[in-house]
Amino acid sequence: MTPPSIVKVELLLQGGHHQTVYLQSTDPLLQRLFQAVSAKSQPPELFQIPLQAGHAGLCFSSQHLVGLVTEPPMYIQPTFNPAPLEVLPSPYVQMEQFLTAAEHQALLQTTIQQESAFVPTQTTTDTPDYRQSMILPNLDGLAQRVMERIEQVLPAVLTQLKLPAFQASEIETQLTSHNDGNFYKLHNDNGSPDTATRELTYVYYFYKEPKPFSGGELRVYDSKIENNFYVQADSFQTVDPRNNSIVFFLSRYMHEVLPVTCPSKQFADSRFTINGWIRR
Ligand SMILES: O=C(O)CCC(=O)C(=O)O
Ligand SMILES: [Fe+2]
Repeated sequence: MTPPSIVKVELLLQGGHHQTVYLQSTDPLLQRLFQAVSAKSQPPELFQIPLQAGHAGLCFSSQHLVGLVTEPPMYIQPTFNPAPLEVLPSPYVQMEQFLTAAEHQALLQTTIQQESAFVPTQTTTDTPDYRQSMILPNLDGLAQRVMERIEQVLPAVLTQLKLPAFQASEIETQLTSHNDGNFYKLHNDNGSPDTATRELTYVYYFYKEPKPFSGGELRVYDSKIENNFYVQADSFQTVDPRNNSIVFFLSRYMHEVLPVTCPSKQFADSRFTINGWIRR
């Protein structure tokens, strides 16, 4: 350990005032002064420093300490004292009985007939074990009724989510199936350059009755801002994927699909979705 030495410290105060004091390098006052400069003490700290061998005193608030000039030079690691992170809620809208019973039934039957055309899903990052489900690559008008209904309800959805109206440049759509053990781990839907203009995510759920699977809930996480990025908070909403309902939420929200349990393992008993993204 190096022995303490005398440090010449020039205090730079607001308004252009300055005062020089001499302190031992080990004096806790020196540490407090550096802290006041680097991390603006809350509440403000009052400094009282004896001058002229105690014949005078300098008194100032940490709020008015602008900087320190030291001889020899002394530098400290900046300490950040960030404000507690605020949790931003992630609202969603769920609409029930989105299609008529006949439309729902027709969609389900046509989808089940397409079983052999389904292929395993991939993620944009291709991380293994991140997503397990099947997708129908060619929809061939299958999703048309859902798309028409989305266009009808979109103004009301934006109002409910307290979002300003925007001109949708494109509505993307896909048809997926989740069977026994399938899932989609935590992700957002607009985190890559080619997905960045996705504003709203929608998921329409349809399946056979009585419900042939359990699990498969959609979990939507609240957000907080960390280093200028939206990241997920610890809190979340769990959305029940109710038959013939549709869910809308902001594509930037972190969300996941919890594992599905489908005892029969039959394709026809899957949790089906027509889901996609509305781009601004
Ligand atoms: O199936 C769901 O509930 C959500 C699917 C999803 O998050 C996605 O495909 O990006
Ligand atoms: Fe997603």
